[in-house]
Amino acid sequence: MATGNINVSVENIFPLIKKFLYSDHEIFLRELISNATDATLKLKHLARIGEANVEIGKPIIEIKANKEQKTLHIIDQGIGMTKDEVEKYINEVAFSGAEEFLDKYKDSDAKDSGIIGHFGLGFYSAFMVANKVEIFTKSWKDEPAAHWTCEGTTEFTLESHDRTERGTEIVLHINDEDKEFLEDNRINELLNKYNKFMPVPIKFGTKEKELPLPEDAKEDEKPKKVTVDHIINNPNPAWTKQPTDLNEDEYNSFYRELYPMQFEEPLFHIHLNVDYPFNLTGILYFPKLTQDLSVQKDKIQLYQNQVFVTDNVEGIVPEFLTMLRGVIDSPDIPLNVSRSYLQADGAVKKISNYITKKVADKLKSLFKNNREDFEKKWNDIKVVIEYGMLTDDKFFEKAEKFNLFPSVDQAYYTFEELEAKIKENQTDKDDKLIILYASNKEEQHSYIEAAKDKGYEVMLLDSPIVSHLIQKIEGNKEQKVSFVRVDAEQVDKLIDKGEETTSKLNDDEKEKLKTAFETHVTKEKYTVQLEAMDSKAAPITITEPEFMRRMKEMQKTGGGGMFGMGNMPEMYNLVVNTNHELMSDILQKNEDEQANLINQSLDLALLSKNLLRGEALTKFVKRSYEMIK
Ligand SMILES: Nc1ncnc2c1ncn2[C@@H]1O[C@H](COP(=O)(O)OP(=O)(O)OP(=O)(O)O)[C@@H](O)[C@H]1O
Repeated sequence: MATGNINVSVENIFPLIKKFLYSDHEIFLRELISNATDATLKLKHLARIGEANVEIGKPIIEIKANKEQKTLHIIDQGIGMTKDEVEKYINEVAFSGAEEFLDKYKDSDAKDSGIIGHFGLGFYSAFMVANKVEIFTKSWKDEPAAHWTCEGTTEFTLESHDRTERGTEIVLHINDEDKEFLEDNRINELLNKYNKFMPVPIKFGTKEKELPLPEDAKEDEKPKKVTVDHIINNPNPAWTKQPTDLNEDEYNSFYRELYPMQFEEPLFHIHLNVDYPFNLTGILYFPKLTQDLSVQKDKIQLYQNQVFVTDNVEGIVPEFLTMLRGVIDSPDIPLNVSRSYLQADGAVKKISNYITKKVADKLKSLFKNNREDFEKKWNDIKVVIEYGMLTDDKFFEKAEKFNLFPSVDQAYYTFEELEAKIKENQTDKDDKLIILYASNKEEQHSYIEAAKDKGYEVMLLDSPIVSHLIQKIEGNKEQKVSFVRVDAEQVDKLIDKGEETTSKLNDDEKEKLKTAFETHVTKEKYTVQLEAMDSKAAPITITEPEFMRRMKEMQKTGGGGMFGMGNMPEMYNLVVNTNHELMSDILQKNEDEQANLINQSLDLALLSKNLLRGEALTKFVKRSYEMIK
């Protein structure tokens, strides 16, 4: 057996970095600005703990592009490096000065200083877009400046330099194929995407600013303009502040800062803030959601120490909450790993659970403290809550206390309240609580009215995933509760209390009536069903059994349902009220007249279910005119 060391040759590393380390070339700027930020924060930290006796002033980071020279410059006023430090931190690939710093100053809470680096690789991402990189750097220590040059090979030069100002300037000689990164527009775009909320001010060019008019200004006096630094970032974004220091307007204006193209105000926000067992801050906003959930471009943004990382929060935020907006900032989310690993990571799971809990708590307190307002917002937030209940059992448990069932008359009930209200009148012969609902007030109007006439409460459940949710609630209540849509049965059977109404027709008449109906309606579409109902109830009702319809709906909205149900043709029950006087009439007519009456009453039933369209509707109108002329 042979053992030995695998030889990793440094020459192989550059091509690897260029190709694979970061799939996105554009992140080089984020990496270099992160280093410049770290350098600034480190110096601030050293000054704060009295180790560096220097005048800090108001350090900024500057980005400059020189199109003629094809160079991009990242300039900071931070800690800088001595020649020895360049040797150590830059020449040793994968040695992180940031990690070393955090370790060295761990007793002075350096981890709270917001330092970003970890891996000691970020700097080399510069070679993804540059064929030559130079570093001009002067440490805060009393040592000469250094100048490092490297052309993307393992060779470098390092010499002293006469630079006197503290800090570092990185100069990238941009490749021809990457010259987009010298364009103002492209640089602005990158800064805006990755660095908009970084903690040190970042200057890119200058801008004109109007000065306020003096108090004694003449009426037509124009304000004076001055040229000022164009600072592209807000170094103190709302999520880094304490909730007690922010008012509603400030939360809303931060929302607009995050999503400048979003004109609608958010419904409410949730401020996240934990430091144990993981670090996480952020603000989530509940937006007004449209029914169409697929159009969702403004997403939750994920930051690490105020550096934008991604707006793909899948795995970190529970799926049902990805419909929210806002930011999450956590240095504890391992991002250089694959998404599937992420989902299995213990810390990430805890983060996801924490977010779910915070959202549930916030909803509960909104419900408790201002129920009226909560009810007003219900229509806009219900999809998130319902989706959450459907996909997350822990959330289901909590949300049962504030999940609302609105009635068609705009009364809102929690499950518990609804149960108490309807128990007496809406329990069937098997002791099951029947919750009646409609999904569309207009289309199911006649059915709703019929149910209300019986003193039943009808809920309005109209969100796209409601069939999945009621299925889950029924299961959760061990089938002691059933949701039944108002058009699932004729009204007397909606809640079967075991009461029988005697039929005015004898068996022979019933048989005749059934045959008459079956001759005149399409068999494939309707199953004729004779029922002895109240004589004042509708003569004909078209119903669609709850189970079939629900399975079909569930399959349409994905998951659940029963295989193949979605493709089944529409099938309805045609419920004929044998006690209605129209039926005795029909029996007395000849065949032609029977056909007329049956078709007319079938069309009326279809009409009241909003199912009469096209040719059938034209025929109906014609026939009706014939009858009244
Ligand atoms: N602008 C700078 N000023 C001072 N030191 C710097 C600067 N840029 C880089 N360094 C030093 O070089 C080291 C290596 O940088 P690099 O970006 O490769 O890694 P990192 O920032 O530690 O980690 P990461 O790979 O996560 O970015 C840094 O830790 C820091 O000590």
